[in-house]
Amino acid sequence: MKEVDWIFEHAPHGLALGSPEGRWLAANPAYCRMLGYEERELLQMDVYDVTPEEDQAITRRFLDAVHRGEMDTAIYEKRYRHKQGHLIEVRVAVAAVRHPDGSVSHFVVQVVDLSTARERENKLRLYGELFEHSNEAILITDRDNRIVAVNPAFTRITGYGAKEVLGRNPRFLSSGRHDRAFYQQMWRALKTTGHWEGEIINRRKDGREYHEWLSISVIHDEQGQVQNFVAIFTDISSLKDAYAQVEFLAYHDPLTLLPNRVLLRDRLQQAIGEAHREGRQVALLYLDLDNFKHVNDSLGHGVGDRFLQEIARRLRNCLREDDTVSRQGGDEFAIVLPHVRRLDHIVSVIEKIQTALAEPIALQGQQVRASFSIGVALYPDDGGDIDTLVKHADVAMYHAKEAGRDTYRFFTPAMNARVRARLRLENRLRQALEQGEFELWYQPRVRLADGRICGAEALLRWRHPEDGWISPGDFIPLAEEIGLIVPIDQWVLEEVCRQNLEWQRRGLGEIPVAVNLSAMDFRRPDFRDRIVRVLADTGIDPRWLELELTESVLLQHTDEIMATLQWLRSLGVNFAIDDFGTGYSSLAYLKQLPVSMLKVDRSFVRDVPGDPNDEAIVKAVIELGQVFGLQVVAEGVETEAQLQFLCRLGCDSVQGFRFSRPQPAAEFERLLCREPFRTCD
Ligand SMILES: Nc1nc2c(ncn2[C@@H]2O[C@H](COP(=O)(O)O[C@H]3[C@@H](O)[C@H](n4cnc5c(=O)[nH]c(N)nc54)O[C@@H]3COP(=O)(O)O)[C@@H](O)[C@H]2O)c(=O)[nH]1
Repeated sequence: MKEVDWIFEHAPHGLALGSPEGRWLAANPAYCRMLGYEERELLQMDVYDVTPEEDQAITRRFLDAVHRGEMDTAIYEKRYRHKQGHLIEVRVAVAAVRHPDGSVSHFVVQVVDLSTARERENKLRLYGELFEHSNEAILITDRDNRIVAVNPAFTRITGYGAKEVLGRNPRFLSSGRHDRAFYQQMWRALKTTGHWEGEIINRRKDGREYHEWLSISVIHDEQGQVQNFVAIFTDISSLKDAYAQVEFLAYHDPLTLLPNRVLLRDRLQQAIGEAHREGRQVALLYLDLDNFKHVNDSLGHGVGDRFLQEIARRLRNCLREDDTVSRQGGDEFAIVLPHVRRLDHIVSVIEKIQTALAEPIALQGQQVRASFSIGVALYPDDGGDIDTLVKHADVAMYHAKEAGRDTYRFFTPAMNARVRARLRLENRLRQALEQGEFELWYQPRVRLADGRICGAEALLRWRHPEDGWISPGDFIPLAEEIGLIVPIDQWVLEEVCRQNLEWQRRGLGEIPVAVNLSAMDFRRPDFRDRIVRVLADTGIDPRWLELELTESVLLQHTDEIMATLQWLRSLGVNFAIDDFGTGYSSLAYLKQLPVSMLKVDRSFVRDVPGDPNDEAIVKAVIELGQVFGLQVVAEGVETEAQLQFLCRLGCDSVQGFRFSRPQPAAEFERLLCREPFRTCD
C-alpha cells in the first residue's frame, strides 16, 4: 500500500474525493463512520444528499465560485445529516484540483467532526460554572494530597481564601475530634474503593467547629495512577442544630424544657430494666400542684406559665443527675428515682421538694406559695411494668389530695405505715439528745494472755420513752442521714472521756475506751478541733481514748484526713480499724496508717473453727498484725471453741458475749473489779 493510501485509510478525520458536480468519488473509513454510510452507498450520492437543506447554499456558493474560477480552496463550517437523521456539526476544508485547462478535475475534502469537541468545550464550561457557583464546597488535591483548587463555596464555609490554602494538606481543617482510626478507615476506603463518604467535624478559620457531609473521590490517570482527590462537602451544622432542636422538642416540654411524657416513659423503662438486673427498686412520683388553677385564673395564663417554669427549676435543683423530672402536662409533674436503696431516700427527696416550694414565688408583686400532692409507686412492689406503676402512682397521688394539701402517699398502706413510723422516729430522734435519752453501754476487751480487761468499747443505746431500748443499728443510719450523728457522736466522745476519767479517779483501773465514729465525723473540717476540745475539757490523757475507723472511711481518705489522724496519733490518741477484712485495704496502704489495732470483724469469727475460708482469713489478719506490730482483737467471740481457736493462733485480745454483752456503766464497773476471766487452756 502506498503511503498516501495508508494515510487515507487511517486518518482520524474524514477524507473524501468529490466530482466537480459534488458527487462522491471516494470516502475514507473515518468519513463513512461520521456519516453512518458504507463507502459504496456514498458513491451513489452527492454532497447535497448529506447536507440539510438550510446549509446547502454554503456548498453551492463554494462550488459556483470554484467553477467561475474565483477560488480553489475554502474552509467553512456546516452541518451534515447522519444516515440516522441527526445533524453533525463539521468543519470542512475543501480544495479544487484542476485540469491543465483550468477546468475542475475533482475536489479533495477534509472533514472534522466538531460535535465531540463542542461537547467537550460545553462540558468544560459547564464544569467551570458548577465549580464556581456550586453551593457545595469543592477541594481538589494532587496525588500527594496538596490542595490544587478550591471553589468560592469552600471559602464561604471554611473562611479560608484560595491563596491561603493552595499547596497545603487539607489536614489543617481538622478539629481534632476524630481519632487516628477514623482517618485510617477513610484512607483504607479511598484506596480500596476509590470513594469515601461520611460526616466529619472540621474547624473554620475563626476557630469554630462545623459539621460537614463529605464525599471524596479518587481520580486516576490513563495509566491507573492516582492523579487527584476531589472532596465535595456541605456544611450541615445548621441542619444538625435544627434536627437536634426538633428532636429536643419531641422529647421535652416547650414551656419548662423538662422531659415530656414520652421521655419519662423511656427513662422509666430503662430504670426498670437496670433495677431488674441489679435487684434494686425504682420510685415513680406523681406530683400535682395544689393551687395552680387559682394562680392561672386570678393572675392570667402568662403568669401561670412563669409559675410553672419556676416550679420546674426548683424541682430540678432537688434531684440528682440520674433522676428524671418531667412535666406530664398542665400542672402535673412526674419524677423517676432510679436508684432507691431505702425508703428514706424517697422521703428525703420529697422533703427536699417541700422545702424548695416553701419559699414563696414572686409573681406580679404577689408572693405565691406552691405545694404538691405527691403519689409514690415502687417497682417492683407496686407494679412490674410502666403502665401499672403510672396507674398506681396516680392513685396514690389522689389519696394524697384527699388527705389534704402539701402531702404525699405511697401506693401500699404498708409503705405508708413504714414512712409514718420513720417520720415519728426522726422527730423523736431530734429530741432524744436534748431529753437525755441516750446512754452508753460498755463491752470489755479481754487480753488472752492473762484474762484481764485491757480495754472497752462504748456502744450507744437510746432509751425511747414509749418503745424502750432501741439499738444503734436502728437509728444510727437515720441520724447520719438527717445530720444528727455529728452532735450525737460529740456527746458520746465527751461522755466516754468523762466516764473513763471518773473510773480512773475512783481507782477502778486505767483502760483505753474505744468510740465508734461515723464517716461523717471524719469528713468535717472541725474534726480535729472537736477531739482536742474534748481532751482539754475533760483533762483525760489522750492515750485512754481510742477511735474506731472502718476500712471504708479510710479508703475514702484524703491527704487532709490522713494529716489529722497523724497529728492526733502524735498526741497519743489511739486508732483501731473496725470490721477489719470487710473492706479492701491494701497492705501498702495499711503501712501508712497511724493505727495501733486491727479488729477482726465478727462475721469472720462466727464460723470458726470449721469454715476453712474464715479460718484462713482470721489467721491471715493475726499474722498481718504481728508483721506490722499491731494489736489484733477478735470481735464477736461467743463460744469456747472460738476462744481456743483464737488462743492457738496467738490473737492478742477478744471481745464478745462469751465474756460479756455490752453493759451499762454501773454494771461494767463490777466487771472492772472482778477476777480475771479464764481464757486459753
Ligand atoms: N457512730 C456511732 N456508731 C455506733 C455507736 N455505738 C454503736 N455504733 C454502731 O452501731 C452498730 C451496732 O452496734 P450494737 O448494736 O451496739 O452492736 C455492737 C455489739 O453489741 C455487737 N456485739 C459485740 N459482741 C458480740 C457478739 O459476741 N455477738 C454478736 N452477735 N454481737 C456482738 O457488735 C456491735 C459492735 O460492732 P462494731 O462497732 O462494728 O465493733 C455498730 O456498727 C456500731 O459500730 C456510736 O456511739 N456512734
